[in-house]
Formats: sequence, structure tokens, C-alpha cells
Amino acid sequence: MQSINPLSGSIDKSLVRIASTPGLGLTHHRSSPSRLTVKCLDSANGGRTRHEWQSCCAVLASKVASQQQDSKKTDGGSTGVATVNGHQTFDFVPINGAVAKSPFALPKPLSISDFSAVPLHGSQLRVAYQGVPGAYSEAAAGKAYPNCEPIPCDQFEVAFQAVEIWIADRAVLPVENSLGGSIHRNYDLLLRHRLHIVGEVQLPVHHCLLALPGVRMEHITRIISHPQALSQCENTITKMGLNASREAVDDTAGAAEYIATNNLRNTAAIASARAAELYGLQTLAKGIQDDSSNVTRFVILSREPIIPRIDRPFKTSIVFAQEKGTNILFKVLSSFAFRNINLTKIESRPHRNQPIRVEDGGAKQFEYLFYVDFEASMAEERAQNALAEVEEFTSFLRVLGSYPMDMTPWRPDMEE
Ligand SMILES: O=C(O)C(=O)C[C@]1(C(=O)O)C=C[C@@H](O)C=C1
Repeated sequence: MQSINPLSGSIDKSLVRIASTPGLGLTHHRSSPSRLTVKCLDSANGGRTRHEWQSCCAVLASKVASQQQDSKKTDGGSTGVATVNGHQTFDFVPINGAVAKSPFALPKPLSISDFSAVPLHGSQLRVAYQGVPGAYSEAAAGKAYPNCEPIPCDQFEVAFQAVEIWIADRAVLPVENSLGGSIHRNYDLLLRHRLHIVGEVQLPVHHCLLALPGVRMEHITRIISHPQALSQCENTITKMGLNASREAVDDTAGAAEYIATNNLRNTAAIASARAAELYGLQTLAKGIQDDSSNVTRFVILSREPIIPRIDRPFKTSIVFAQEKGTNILFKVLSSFAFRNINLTKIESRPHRNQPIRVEDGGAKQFEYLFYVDFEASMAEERAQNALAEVEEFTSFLRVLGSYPMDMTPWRPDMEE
């Protein structure tokens, strides 16, 4: 996945393949066995993908530039960026002396600093998720697209960007859990980015307590996991009577990997059964979520919206802000109630562009953005009428997506 491959120190073949793909607006030459110079041509006629590639190159160029600073400081690697005749030109050179840190030959998550390779091979859908292999988000990607190529990303934002710059075709991101509540970060990112919700996945989440082989419950003094997973198991862990501190890490499977890589015999991870398999851990306890029907809801994001239909149940997600000084929430909710449109979710978030309104007399009011999901397709007249009405009361309204509902029958034994 990376042009600069930190494990082998060689230039990734996929970058050469990409740079060789006709119509992408990129040219390249190998200036030395370990150096690849890629040039972004403004005049290339690459069709729909050309602009995306150019923005990809711009991102790459700036990331490579910052990597250059870092690598000079740390391991002497060099990466050059220049603008030549208005074209962005950049060299990829392996970072010297980089060695494999993990004993597991699994894909390393994308991070902002290494957006670089965009494989365009075959027709397999590339689905970005946050976390490392074994994360529940990876399972959600597999449920949505069973034959996809899952692309691990180290942050939610990276998954959004991976789709925007065509490294991935879709992103699958958690938005709420039946026990832990909303994943606020993703609500904020939905607004900041221009991707469309094209589907949802509801995934039963069954947590396990994992530790190194041979470690017993009484050895555990620390439990690490994703904050959502810690909160979903809070009561069960307390009831187990473990005298262990709890620490938040980026994702559940990452916690398992961390224990294995660092041979931590006093630490347990809350993660999936698949993470135990992947990272060679044993299961101390399973089904430790506080409710057996624990479910996380994920949204599927794409660059293009889908055409809403009426031949199957659809959901629509919107975000809106109120007119200054008016209280519109009741009116908005009535627009749906009068048309018998069921609301499935409402979430308020700070209006970050304008968080405070100072009223006459000095009182400060917090400003909010409201996210609403309702059970109707934008192809239905009642939904269109409801939104036309909502638009009258609001200063800002955006449809985040109209998409098929996940109607998978729920079975308590469905394990992830
Ligand atoms: O850490 C993971 O495995 C994730 O996929 C993230 C996440 C989340 O953000 O809620 C997804 C599902 C579970 O609810 C716990 C964690």
C-alpha cells in the first residue's frame, strides 16, 4: 500500500503501476533503483478521475514534504518535492534503516503522513475503516461488502480522506452503539467532508477479554481498549472484581496487537475473537459486553450519492442549523410527525463555526447543529415535502444521504 515501504525499504510496485496507468495525469521515471519521480500533468486527459488524482498528488506532495523533514531528523531518508513548470513533481525514496516493528505480517493502517499508493487493480471494492485487522469496523466492512479489500486507517479522518482521494471506494465508520451511544467525532466529520451516506450496517458486537497465552486473570493490572468498548463492558468488568486500571487506545484490535508486540503479561485487551486469532492471544472471558444484544451502527460513505428508491425500506440522514434566535426544533420535528415519518435518531453537536450566540442583555446561548435520521426515502413525496418545510425554518440544511436500511434479522448468537 505504501510507496515508501517501511518494512522492506523498497519502493512499492503499486506506485510504479499507478504512475504507469494511462489517462491519470501522472508520469514517472525511475531516476535510480530506489528513487521514483512522479509528475502530475495538468494537461493530461484522465476523464473523471483526473482532478481526484491531481488533488491526490497535491496531498502526497505536501505529506512527502513533511515526511522529508521527519525522516531527515530520524533516519536519514530523503524525499524531494518541487513545482516544475506548474507541475508538482516529487521523488519517493525509501527511508533508510526502517525496520519491521511488528512480528505480524498484516497491513499497517494508513496514516495522514503516508497517503501515497492508489492501487487500481481488478474490480475489488476498496473499503477504508478505522483500526487494524480484527477491528469491529473491519467486520462491518466485510458485512457490507463481503468480497471487498479492507483498507485499515489509523484515524477516522484518514478513512474519509482515503475515499476523497480515491485510495478507497467506500469508508465504513461507526456512528452509534446501543450501549455506548454516539461516536461524536464521526458526526463532526460527516459535516466537514462532502461524502455521501450510501448505506448502513448494524453489527452485533461481542467482546472478549484477551491476554497473552499462559496469563491468568489475577495477573491483569491493566485493561486497554477503544473507549467505546471499555464503556460497553464497564459493568461486567467491575463485577469481575479485577483490580485493573482502564486505558483508552485507538481501536480494540490495536490493543490486542499492542499486548502481543510488547509481550505485556499484566495487560488484557477488550477486543474481538478474530483479534485473538490474528495476534495469538488467549481468551480469558467472552461475551463481556454489558448487554448481550450490543449492536454498533456503521454508515457507508461514498463520493457519489445513490439514487433513492421506494421498493425497499430507506432511511435518510440530514443535518441542519436553526435560524438565529429562533427555536425551530419543535417545528422541524412536527414536519415529520404530521407526515407519519418515523425518526430513528436525533443528535445535537456544537455549531463549531459559531458556537456561542450573545443575546441582548449579554446572555450567552450555545448554538447547535442537529443530526436527524428518518425512515423514508428521498424518492417519496412525503419526505420531499417534509424537507421543503424544514428548509423554511432552518438557516442551513444538508441531506447526508438517503440509503437502504440494514434489515438483517437479529440473532443473539451472531458473533463478531
Ligand atoms: O475498535 C474497534 O474495533 C472499532 O471498530 C471501533 C468501535 C467504535 O468506534 O465504536 C466499533 C465497534 C465497537 O462499538 C467498538 C469500537
